[in-house]
Amino acid sequence: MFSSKLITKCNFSPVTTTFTRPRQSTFPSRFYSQLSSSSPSPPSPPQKTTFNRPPPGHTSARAPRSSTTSNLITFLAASSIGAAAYFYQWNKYRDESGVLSGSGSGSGSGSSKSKSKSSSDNSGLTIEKWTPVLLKKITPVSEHTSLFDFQLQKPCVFPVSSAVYVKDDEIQAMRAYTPIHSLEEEKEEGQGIGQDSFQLLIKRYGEGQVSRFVHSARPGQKIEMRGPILIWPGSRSDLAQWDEIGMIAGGTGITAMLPIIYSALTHPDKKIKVSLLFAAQVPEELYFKDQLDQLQKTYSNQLSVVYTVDKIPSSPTPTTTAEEWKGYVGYVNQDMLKGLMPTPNKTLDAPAPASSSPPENQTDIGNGNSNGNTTGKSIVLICGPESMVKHVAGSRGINGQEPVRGILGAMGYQKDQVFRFPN
Ligand SMILES: Cc1cc2nc3c(=O)[nH]c(=O)nc-3n(C[C@H](O)[C@H](O)[C@H](O)COP(=O)(O)OP(=O)(O)OC[C@H]3O[C@@H](n4cnc5c(N)ncnc54)[C@H](O)[C@@H]3O)c2cc1C
Repeated sequence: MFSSKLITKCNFSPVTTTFTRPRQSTFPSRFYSQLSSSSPSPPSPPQKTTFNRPPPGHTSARAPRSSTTSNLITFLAASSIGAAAYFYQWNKYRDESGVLSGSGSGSGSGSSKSKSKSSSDNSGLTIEKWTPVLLKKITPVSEHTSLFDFQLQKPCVFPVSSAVYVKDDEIQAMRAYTPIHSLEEEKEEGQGIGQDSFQLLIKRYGEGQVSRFVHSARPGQKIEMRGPILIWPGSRSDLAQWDEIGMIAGGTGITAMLPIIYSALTHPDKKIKVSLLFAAQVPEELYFKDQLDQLQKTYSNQLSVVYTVDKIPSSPTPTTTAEEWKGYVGYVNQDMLKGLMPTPNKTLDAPAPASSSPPENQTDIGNGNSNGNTTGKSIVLICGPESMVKHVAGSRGINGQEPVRGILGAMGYQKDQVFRFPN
């Protein structure tokens, strides 16, 4: 698990114009207008560039270098169109929200953050062009996942719910990753702080092009990035419209939830309740669990976190044994969600099955009624691997506006109460 200092440096952001997590996804742009009429317009949906995948069975650390001319042309065209579209949206958001990239001194050293909030000078990282960013440090956190520390030449502001694009230059493939935010910075200044260093938590996929590329990089190397890009309008003013936010995160999907959790818990105007079901394959992949447990203690009236894992490995040397594990074991199901998530807005025709008690040592903070749910305005956010998102809420579908299906659909949630992050 992470030590607390691992997340004390950054602010972060999500993604852009031409890619996605593993599989194709579509961005629910209409949802933005439902969130708040005063919310910034959404950026273009993140989509994934699909170039030459490695053949099945290919396991080398680097992706094959087999890009074609047509791939390159497609990539350049998609990048230009996407960047132009996003740049417009970003400027609009920046102007409306007052979030500005720091002008910074360009020191390029240390991990200090600039508190410049007044300059529109566009920082060490921009959406307009690829910028080589120095990889400073790699910290393994589980078998397949590491935390990567990057150093910018000038500070940049990473809004809540934003991402950056990372490019493997040789094969012209890029993917979105979510910079890690820190509670301290959210508490201190909301999202107005520029910072010249940040971290990405990246899981390496056996056949994954960009994740293998980043995992094969070494400190001192520069990696091209672009961003930040808004994924969901989770700024403090946006968050104020919710009384309760439910979250279902899978694996590295927690990176998108963390800044929203921090921002909601430290909101200056209201006490927003947050409930999180965090699912992972094994306990070691419940990233930031220590911080989440600590947050639960500090904000016991606002935050409730429940964990589930696919399995507790019995060998070779699991860090958590079955006897020690206090969470659920198994895929996300209704029993885990009932009493934890906000109540569905729409009443079911037939009553849902009764929920079981939460596992030992997991808190039910009693969010309002006897089910632990509130009746205030609420939303449920889902971020994780596509298979998990589909299982929990059905696929996002075109424009992300597909009706809610899966477990949440069976529980009576409607699409205006559910947001599926692109993956
Ligand atoms: C907004 C956003 C934020 C994100 N934030 C993060 C984050 O913080 N951390 C993080 O780790 N990820 C994050 N992602 C996911 C990330 O963008 C990538 O999708 C992910 O790293 C996989 O990319 P890849 O190029 O390595 O894999 P891809 O090449 O896209 O492959 C994806 C999957 O398909 C499999 N595959 C590839 N080729 C084949 C083949 N020929 N046969 C069979 N299987 C194959 C791979 O093994 C892998 O499982 C985010 C995504 C989005 C949209």
